[in-house]
Amino acid sequence: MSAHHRISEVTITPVAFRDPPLLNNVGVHEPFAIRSIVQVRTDQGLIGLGESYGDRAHLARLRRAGEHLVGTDVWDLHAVERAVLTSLEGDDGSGGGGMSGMVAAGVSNRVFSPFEVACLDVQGHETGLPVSALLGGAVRDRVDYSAYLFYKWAAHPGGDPDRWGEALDPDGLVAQARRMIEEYGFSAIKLKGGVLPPDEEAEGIRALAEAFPDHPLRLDPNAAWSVETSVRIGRSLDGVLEYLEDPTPGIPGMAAVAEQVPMPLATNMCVVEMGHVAPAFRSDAVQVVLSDHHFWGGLRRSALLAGICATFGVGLSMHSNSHLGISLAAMTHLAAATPELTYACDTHWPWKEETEDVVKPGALTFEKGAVAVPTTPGLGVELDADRLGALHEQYLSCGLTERDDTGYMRRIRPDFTVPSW
Ligand SMILES: O=C([O-])C(=O)C[C@H](O)[C@@H](O)C(=O)[O-]
Ligand SMILES: [Mg+2]
Repeated sequence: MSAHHRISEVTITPVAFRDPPLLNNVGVHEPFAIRSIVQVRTDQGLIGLGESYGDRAHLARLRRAGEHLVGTDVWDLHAVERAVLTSLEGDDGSGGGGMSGMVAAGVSNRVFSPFEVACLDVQGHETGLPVSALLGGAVRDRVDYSAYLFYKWAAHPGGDPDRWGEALDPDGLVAQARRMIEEYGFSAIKLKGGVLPPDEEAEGIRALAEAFPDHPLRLDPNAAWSVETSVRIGRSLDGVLEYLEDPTPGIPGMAAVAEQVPMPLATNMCVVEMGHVAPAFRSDAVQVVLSDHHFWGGLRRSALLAGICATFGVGLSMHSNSHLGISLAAMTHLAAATPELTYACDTHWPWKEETEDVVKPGALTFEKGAVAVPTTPGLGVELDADRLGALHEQYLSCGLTERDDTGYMRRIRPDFTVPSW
Protein backbone atom coordinates (compact mmCIF):
# COMPACT_ATOMS: atom_id res chain seq x y z
CA MET A 1 0.00 0.00 0.00
CA SER A 2 1.30 3.47 -0.83
CA ALA A 3 2.41 5.62 2.10
CA HIS A 4 0.34 8.45 0.71
CA HIS A 5 -3.18 8.02 1.89
CA ARG A 6 -4.96 11.21 1.03
CA ILE A 7 -8.19 12.30 2.61
CA SER A 8 -11.01 11.89 0.12
CA GLU A 9 -14.02 12.54 2.34
CA VAL A 10 -14.81 13.70 5.86
CA THR A 11 -18.10 12.93 7.59
CA ILE A 12 -19.19 14.64 10.81
CA THR A 13 -22.13 13.03 12.60
CA PRO A 14 -23.65 14.63 15.71
CA VAL A 15 -24.87 12.14 18.29
CA ALA A 16 -26.60 12.27 21.68
CA PHE A 17 -26.49 9.81 24.55
CA ARG A 18 -28.33 9.77 27.85
CA ASP A 19 -26.69 11.59 30.74
CA PRO A 20 -27.81 11.67 34.39
CA PRO A 21 -28.54 14.93 36.27
CA LEU A 22 -24.95 15.51 37.38
CA LEU A 23 -24.48 18.75 39.29
CA ASN A 24 -21.54 21.07 38.84
CA ASN A 25 -20.71 24.67 39.59
CA VAL A 26 -22.44 26.06 36.51
CA GLY A 27 -25.63 24.01 36.71
CA VAL A 28 -26.68 20.48 35.89
CA HIS A 29 -26.16 18.08 33.00
CA GLU A 30 -29.10 17.90 30.60
CA PRO A 31 -30.76 14.52 29.89
CA PHE A 32 -28.49 14.05 26.87
CA ALA A 33 -24.80 14.70 26.25
CA ILE A 34 -23.94 15.63 22.68
CA ARG A 35 -20.79 14.70 20.74
CA SER A 36 -19.56 14.75 17.18
CA ILE A 37 -18.20 11.65 15.47
CA VAL A 38 -15.56 12.31 12.83
CA GLN A 39 -14.88 9.85 10.02
CA VAL A 40 -11.94 10.54 7.73
CA ARG A 41 -11.96 8.40 4.55
CA THR A 42 -8.90 8.04 2.35
CA ASP A 43 -8.55 7.59 -1.40
CA GLN A 44 -7.38 4.03 -0.68
CA GLY A 45 -10.45 3.09 1.31
CA LEU A 46 -9.30 3.36 4.92
CA ILE A 47 -11.38 5.10 7.58
CA GLY A 48 -10.05 6.91 10.64
CA LEU A 49 -12.21 7.90 13.63
CA GLY A 50 -12.25 10.91 15.89
CA GLU A 51 -14.64 12.23 18.55
CA SER A 52 -15.20 15.73 19.81
CA TYR A 53 -17.72 18.15 21.33
CA GLY A 54 -21.16 18.40 19.76
CA ASP A 55 -22.08 22.06 20.19
CA ARG A 56 -23.58 23.73 17.12
CA ALA A 57 -20.76 26.21 16.44
CA HIS A 58 -18.16 23.47 16.90
CA LEU A 59 -20.01 21.17 14.49
CA ALA A 60 -20.07 23.91 11.88
CA ARG A 61 -16.31 24.42 12.33
CA LEU A 62 -15.61 20.70 12.05
CA ARG A 63 -17.64 20.54 8.84
CA ARG A 64 -15.82 23.53 7.36
CA ALA A 65 -12.45 22.09 8.34
CA GLY A 66 -13.46 18.73 6.86
CA GLU A 67 -13.99 20.37 3.46
CA HIS A 68 -10.52 21.96 3.61
CA LEU A 69 -8.93 18.61 4.47
CA VAL A 70 -9.85 16.82 1.24
CA GLY A 71 -6.65 15.95 -0.63
CA THR A 72 -4.39 16.18 2.44
CA ASP A 73 -1.92 13.36 3.19
CA VAL A 74 -2.90 11.66 6.48
CA TRP A 75 0.80 11.35 7.35
CA ASP A 76 1.35 15.09 7.00
CA LEU A 77 -0.21 16.21 10.26
CA HIS A 78 1.29 19.68 9.90
CA ALA A 79 -0.58 20.04 6.60
CA VAL A 80 -3.73 18.78 8.31
CA GLU A 81 -3.31 21.46 10.96
CA ARG A 82 -2.61 24.15 8.36
CA ALA A 83 -5.82 23.18 6.54
CA VAL A 84 -7.74 23.45 9.80
CA LEU A 85 -6.24 26.90 10.47
CA THR A 86 -7.15 28.04 6.95
CA SER A 87 -10.71 26.86 7.50
CA LEU A 88 -10.89 29.03 10.63
CA GLU A 89 -9.74 32.25 8.96
CA GLY A 90 -12.23 35.02 9.69
CA ASP A 91 -13.87 32.97 12.44
CA ASP A 92 -14.58 35.08 15.53
CA GLY A 93 -14.00 32.05 17.77
CA SER A 94 -17.29 32.38 19.60
CA GLY A 95 -19.38 29.46 20.83
CA GLY A 96 -18.84 25.75 20.58
CA GLY A 97 -16.74 25.36 23.73
CA GLY A 98 -18.44 22.09 24.63
CA MET A 99 -18.02 22.46 28.38
CA SER A 100 -20.74 24.90 29.33
CA GLY A 101 -18.24 27.71 29.80
CA MET A 102 -16.10 25.91 32.39
CA VAL A 103 -13.00 25.60 30.20
CA ALA A 104 -11.97 28.27 27.70
CA ALA A 105 -9.57 26.41 25.41
CA GLY A 106 -8.38 27.64 22.01
CA VAL A 107 -10.67 27.08 19.03
CA SER A 108 -8.05 25.80 16.59
CA ASN A 109 -6.79 23.16 19.01
CA ARG A 110 -10.35 21.98 19.63
CA VAL A 111 -11.07 21.69 15.92
CA PHE A 112 -7.76 20.11 14.94
CA SER A 113 -7.85 17.44 17.66
CA PRO A 114 -10.40 14.92 16.27
CA PHE A 115 -8.82 15.12 12.80
CA GLU A 116 -5.37 14.44 14.23
CA VAL A 117 -6.79 11.42 16.09
CA ALA A 118 -8.58 10.19 12.94
CA CYS A 119 -5.40 10.54 10.86
CA LEU A 120 -3.42 8.59 13.48
CA ASP A 121 -6.14 5.93 13.34
CA VAL A 122 -5.69 5.70 9.56
CA GLN A 123 -1.89 5.57 9.98
CA GLY A 124 -2.37 2.68 12.38
CA HIS A 125 -4.61 0.80 9.97
CA GLU A 126 -2.15 1.35 7.17
CA THR A 127 0.87 0.16 9.13
CA GLY A 128 -0.83 -2.44 11.32
CA LEU A 129 0.32 -0.55 14.42
CA PRO A 130 -1.75 0.60 17.39
CA VAL A 131 -1.88 4.37 17.93
CA SER A 132 0.21 4.00 21.12
CA ALA A 133 3.06 2.67 18.95
CA LEU A 134 2.76 5.67 16.63
CA LEU A 135 3.08 7.91 19.69
CA GLY A 136 6.41 6.39 20.65
CA GLY A 137 5.33 3.10 22.14
CA ALA A 138 3.24 1.96 25.07
CA VAL A 139 5.05 2.10 28.40
CA ARG A 140 2.14 0.32 30.11
CA ASP A 141 -0.39 -2.22 28.91
CA ARG A 142 -3.21 -0.98 31.15
CA VAL A 143 -4.30 2.56 31.88
CA ASP A 144 -5.69 3.42 35.32
CA TYR A 145 -8.77 5.61 35.55
CA SER A 146 -10.32 7.16 38.63
CA ALA A 147 -13.88 7.06 39.95
CA TYR A 148 -15.48 10.42 39.08
CA LEU A 149 -18.16 11.23 41.66
CA PHE A 150 -20.83 13.88 41.25
CA TYR A 151 -23.42 15.37 43.51
CA LYS A 152 -26.59 14.48 41.67
CA TRP A 153 -30.34 14.31 41.77
CA ALA A 154 -32.12 10.96 41.72
CA ALA A 155 -33.73 11.78 38.38
CA HIS A 156 -34.12 14.48 35.77
CA PRO A 157 -37.27 16.45 36.58
CA GLY A 158 -40.22 14.45 35.26
CA GLY A 159 -37.96 11.49 34.41
CA ASP A 160 -37.44 8.05 35.93
CA PRO A 161 -34.79 7.62 38.62
CA ASP A 162 -31.46 6.42 37.20
CA ARG A 163 -29.53 3.49 38.61
CA TRP A 164 -27.18 5.72 40.64
CA GLY A 165 -29.74 7.38 42.90
CA GLU A 166 -29.44 10.70 44.65
CA ALA A 167 -26.16 12.01 46.09
CA LEU A 168 -26.52 15.31 47.91
CA ASP A 169 -24.73 14.53 51.17
CA PRO A 170 -21.76 12.49 52.45
CA ASP A 171 -23.78 9.26 52.72
CA GLY A 172 -24.98 9.64 49.14
CA LEU A 173 -21.41 10.20 47.94
CA VAL A 174 -20.07 7.19 49.81
CA ALA A 175 -22.86 4.99 48.39
CA GLN A 176 -22.13 6.27 44.87
CA ALA A 177 -18.39 5.64 45.31
CA ARG A 178 -19.01 2.17 46.70
CA ARG A 179 -21.11 1.20 43.73
CA MET A 180 -18.73 2.68 41.18
CA ILE A 181 -15.72 1.01 42.77
CA GLU A 182 -17.53 -2.32 43.05
CA GLU A 183 -18.48 -2.21 39.38
CA TYR A 184 -15.29 -0.78 37.89
CA GLY A 185 -12.57 -1.45 40.47
CA PHE A 186 -11.26 2.13 40.53
CA SER A 187 -8.40 2.78 42.93
CA ALA A 188 -8.60 6.60 43.04
CA ILE A 189 -11.58 8.92 43.56
CA LYS A 190 -12.37 12.40 42.25
CA LEU A 191 -15.31 14.44 43.53
CA LYS A 192 -16.76 17.17 41.34
CA GLY A 193 -17.34 20.06 43.73
CA GLY A 194 -18.39 23.69 43.47
CA VAL A 195 -21.99 22.60 44.11
CA LEU A 196 -22.54 22.77 47.87
CA PRO A 197 -20.99 25.19 50.36
CA PRO A 198 -17.27 24.31 50.65
CA ASP A 199 -17.42 23.04 54.23
CA GLU A 200 -20.10 20.53 53.19
CA GLU A 201 -17.95 19.34 50.32
CA ALA A 202 -14.97 19.00 52.69
CA GLU A 203 -17.22 16.92 54.93
CA GLY A 204 -18.06 14.73 51.92
CA ILE A 205 -14.34 14.26 51.24
CA ARG A 206 -13.71 13.28 54.86
CA ALA A 207 -16.52 10.70 54.67
CA LEU A 208 -14.94 9.28 51.49
CA ALA A 209 -11.52 9.18 53.20
CA GLU A 210 -12.98 7.25 56.07
CA ALA A 211 -14.84 4.80 53.82
CA PHE A 212 -11.96 4.36 51.32
CA PRO A 213 -8.74 4.92 53.29
CA ASP A 214 -6.56 3.41 50.55
CA HIS A 215 -7.98 5.49 47.69
CA PRO A 216 -6.24 8.76 46.80
CA LEU A 217 -8.86 11.55 46.76
CA ARG A 218 -9.26 14.66 44.64
CA LEU A 219 -11.73 17.52 44.89
CA ASP A 220 -12.53 19.82 41.95
CA PRO A 221 -14.72 22.88 42.70
CA ASN A 222 -14.15 24.30 39.18
CA ALA A 223 -12.83 27.63 40.47
CA ALA A 224 -15.89 28.35 42.63
CA TRP A 225 -13.90 29.45 45.67
CA SER A 226 -12.09 32.64 46.60
CA VAL A 227 -8.39 32.47 47.48
CA GLU A 228 -9.32 32.80 51.15
CA THR A 229 -11.84 29.94 51.05
CA SER A 230 -9.45 27.76 49.05
CA VAL A 231 -6.70 28.26 51.63
CA ARG A 232 -9.03 27.56 54.55
CA ILE A 233 -10.54 24.41 53.03
CA GLY A 234 -7.22 23.28 51.57
CA ARG A 235 -5.53 23.48 54.96
CA SER A 236 -8.43 21.64 56.60
CA LEU A 237 -7.91 18.77 54.15
CA ASP A 238 -4.18 18.40 54.83
CA GLY A 239 -3.25 14.73 54.45
CA VAL A 240 -6.63 13.87 52.96
CA LEU A 241 -6.35 15.01 49.33
CA GLU A 242 -3.98 13.72 46.69
CA TYR A 243 -4.53 17.04 44.93
CA LEU A 244 -6.95 19.94 44.98
CA GLU A 245 -8.13 20.77 41.47
CA ASP A 246 -8.91 24.32 40.34
CA PRO A 247 -10.14 25.67 43.68
CA THR A 248 -9.99 29.28 42.46
CA PRO A 249 -9.93 31.07 39.09
CA GLY A 250 -6.86 32.26 37.20
CA ILE A 251 -3.10 31.72 37.41
CA PRO A 252 -2.44 34.50 40.00
CA GLY A 253 -5.25 33.18 42.24
CA MET A 254 -3.99 29.61 41.99
CA ALA A 255 -0.44 30.80 42.75
CA ALA A 256 -1.68 32.59 45.88
CA VAL A 257 -3.47 29.43 47.04
CA ALA A 258 -0.58 27.11 46.15
CA GLU A 259 1.72 29.09 48.42
CA GLN A 260 -0.51 28.53 51.40
CA VAL A 261 -1.94 25.00 51.14
CA PRO A 262 -0.11 21.76 51.85
CA MET A 263 -1.29 19.69 48.88
CA PRO A 264 -0.49 20.01 45.15
CA LEU A 265 -2.90 22.10 43.07
CA ALA A 266 -4.08 20.63 39.78
CA THR A 267 -5.74 22.35 36.84
CA ASN A 268 -7.68 21.85 33.68
CA MET A 269 -8.93 25.44 33.76
CA CYS A 270 -6.05 27.90 34.08
CA VAL A 271 -3.53 25.97 31.93
CA VAL A 272 -5.40 24.88 28.82
CA GLU A 273 -3.01 25.85 26.04
CA MET A 274 0.77 26.27 25.57
CA GLY A 275 0.63 30.03 26.18
CA HIS A 276 -0.49 29.40 29.77
CA VAL A 277 2.39 27.09 30.66
CA ALA A 278 5.17 29.63 31.25
CA PRO A 279 3.23 32.05 33.47
CA ALA A 280 1.70 29.20 35.48
CA PHE A 281 4.97 27.33 36.00
CA ARG A 282 6.97 30.51 36.66
CA SER A 283 4.63 31.46 39.48
CA ASP A 284 4.36 27.86 40.76
CA ALA A 285 0.58 28.17 40.41
CA VAL A 286 0.00 24.49 39.62
CA GLN A 287 1.79 21.31 40.53
CA VAL A 288 -0.29 18.99 38.33
CA VAL A 289 -1.71 19.68 34.86
CA LEU A 290 -4.67 17.67 33.62
CA SER A 291 -4.14 17.27 29.91
CA ASP A 292 -7.08 16.67 27.57
CA HIS A 293 -6.36 15.90 23.95
CA HIS A 294 -9.77 17.30 22.94
CA PHE A 295 -8.71 20.81 23.84
CA TRP A 296 -4.91 20.62 23.74
CA GLY A 297 -4.84 19.95 19.99
CA GLY A 298 -4.62 16.18 19.84
CA LEU A 299 -2.50 13.32 21.07
CA ARG A 300 0.93 14.50 19.93
CA ARG A 301 0.51 17.95 21.47
CA SER A 302 -0.64 16.31 24.71
CA ALA A 303 2.51 14.18 24.65
CA LEU A 304 4.55 17.37 24.16
CA LEU A 305 2.79 18.91 27.16
CA ALA A 306 3.74 15.83 29.18
CA GLY A 307 7.42 16.37 28.36
CA ILE A 308 7.23 20.04 29.27
CA CYS A 309 5.56 19.22 32.59
CA ALA A 310 8.25 16.64 33.37
CA THR A 311 11.00 19.14 32.52
CA PHE A 312 9.63 21.57 35.08
CA GLY A 313 8.82 18.96 37.72
CA VAL A 314 5.06 19.41 37.27
CA GLY A 315 2.87 16.31 37.54
CA LEU A 316 0.50 15.15 34.84
CA SER A 317 -3.02 13.77 35.08
CA MET A 318 -5.84 13.61 32.51
CA HIS A 319 -9.19 15.41 32.32
CA SER A 320 -12.45 14.12 30.91
CA ASN A 321 -16.00 15.19 30.33
CA SER A 322 -18.89 13.14 28.88
CA HIS A 323 -17.54 10.95 26.06
CA LEU A 324 -17.97 7.79 24.04
CA GLY A 325 -15.72 4.89 23.03
CA ILE A 326 -13.62 6.65 20.38
CA SER A 327 -12.47 9.18 22.96
CA LEU A 328 -11.83 6.47 25.57
CA ALA A 329 -9.68 4.64 23.04
CA ALA A 330 -7.73 7.81 22.19
CA MET A 331 -7.25 8.69 25.88
CA THR A 332 -6.06 5.14 26.60
CA HIS A 333 -3.49 5.12 23.77
CA LEU A 334 -2.22 8.54 24.80
CA ALA A 335 -1.95 7.56 28.46
CA ALA A 336 -0.23 4.29 27.50
CA ALA A 337 2.41 6.18 25.51
CA THR A 338 2.98 8.88 28.15
CA PRO A 339 5.63 7.77 30.65
CA GLU A 340 5.20 11.03 32.60
CA LEU A 341 1.61 10.18 33.58
CA THR A 342 1.60 9.11 37.20
CA TYR A 343 -2.02 9.69 38.22
CA ALA A 344 -5.14 7.68 37.40
CA CYS A 345 -6.96 9.54 34.59
CA ASP A 346 -10.43 11.07 34.86
CA THR A 347 -13.24 9.50 32.90
CA HIS A 348 -16.99 10.08 32.78
CA TRP A 349 -17.42 6.56 31.36
CA PRO A 350 -19.52 5.08 34.22
CA TRP A 351 -22.16 7.79 33.73
CA LYS A 352 -22.91 6.56 30.22
CA GLU A 353 -25.38 3.72 29.61
CA GLU A 354 -23.39 0.65 28.63
CA THR A 355 -25.64 0.07 25.63
CA GLU A 356 -25.09 3.54 24.19
CA ASP A 357 -22.01 4.06 22.05
CA VAL A 358 -20.93 4.37 18.44
CA VAL A 359 -18.26 1.65 18.50
CA LYS A 360 -18.74 -2.10 18.57
CA PRO A 361 -18.87 -3.41 22.12
CA GLY A 362 -16.04 -5.34 23.73
CA ALA A 363 -12.88 -3.50 22.62
CA LEU A 364 -12.58 -1.44 25.81
CA THR A 365 -13.45 -2.87 29.20
CA PHE A 366 -12.65 -1.86 32.76
CA GLU A 367 -10.94 -4.29 35.07
CA LYS A 368 -9.55 -3.24 38.44
CA GLY A 369 -10.13 0.37 37.43
CA ALA A 370 -8.01 0.10 34.29
CA VAL A 371 -8.56 -0.30 30.56
CA ALA A 372 -6.28 -2.68 28.66
CA VAL A 373 -4.50 -0.78 25.89
CA PRO A 374 -5.79 -2.05 22.52
CA THR A 375 -3.08 -3.80 20.53
CA THR A 376 -4.94 -4.03 17.24
CA PRO A 377 -4.21 -1.47 14.48
CA GLY A 378 -5.14 2.18 14.94
CA LEU A 379 -7.34 3.12 17.87
CA GLY A 380 -8.51 -0.48 18.14
CA VAL A 381 -12.21 0.39 18.02
CA GLU A 382 -14.58 -0.17 15.14
CA LEU A 383 -17.51 2.04 14.25
CA ASP A 384 -20.89 0.32 14.56
CA ALA A 385 -23.17 1.78 11.88
CA ASP A 386 -26.38 0.77 13.68
CA ARG A 387 -25.26 2.24 16.99
CA LEU A 388 -24.06 5.43 15.29
CA GLY A 389 -27.38 5.70 13.48
CA ALA A 390 -29.35 5.23 16.70
CA LEU A 391 -27.40 7.92 18.57
CA HIS A 392 -27.68 10.27 15.61
CA GLU A 393 -31.48 9.74 15.58
CA GLN A 394 -31.43 10.45 19.30
CA TYR A 395 -29.51 13.68 18.61
CA LEU A 396 -32.17 14.74 16.11
CA SER A 397 -35.07 13.87 18.39
CA CYS A 398 -33.65 15.21 21.69
CA GLY A 399 -33.56 18.76 20.36
CA LEU A 400 -30.27 19.68 22.07
CA THR A 401 -27.68 21.44 19.95
CA GLU A 402 -25.62 23.04 22.70
CA ARG A 403 -24.31 21.94 26.08
CA ASP A 404 -25.92 24.39 28.48
CA ASP A 405 -25.80 23.23 32.10
CA THR A 406 -26.72 26.71 33.37
CA GLY A 407 -29.69 27.14 31.03
CA TYR A 408 -31.07 23.74 32.01
CA MET A 409 -30.68 24.51 35.71
CA ARG A 410 -32.48 27.84 35.21
CA ARG A 411 -35.39 26.11 33.51
CA ILE A 412 -35.73 24.02 36.68
CA ARG A 413 -34.75 26.70 39.22
CA PRO A 414 -35.30 30.10 37.63
CA ASP A 415 -33.41 31.93 40.41
CA PHE A 416 -30.19 29.90 39.90
CA THR A 417 -26.98 31.89 39.68
CA VAL A 418 -23.54 30.31 39.40
CA PRO A 419 -22.43 30.14 43.02
CA SER A 420 -19.06 31.21 44.42
CA TRP A 421 -17.80 31.13 47.95
O1 LIG B 1 -12.50 18.55 35.64
C1 LIG B 1 -13.28 19.36 35.11
O2 LIG B 1 -13.14 20.54 35.25
C2 LIG B 1 -14.38 18.84 34.31
O3 LIG B 1 -14.48 17.66 34.19
C3 LIG B 1 -15.32 19.71 33.63
C4 LIG B 1 -16.52 18.93 33.15
O4 LIG B 1 -17.22 19.69 32.25
C5 LIG B 1 -17.37 18.41 34.29
O5 LIG B 1 -17.37 19.30 35.34
C6 LIG B 1 -18.79 18.15 33.88
O6 LIG B 1 -18.99 17.48 32.87
O7 LIG B 1 -19.70 18.57 34.61
MG1 LIG C 1 -11.34 19.95 36.62
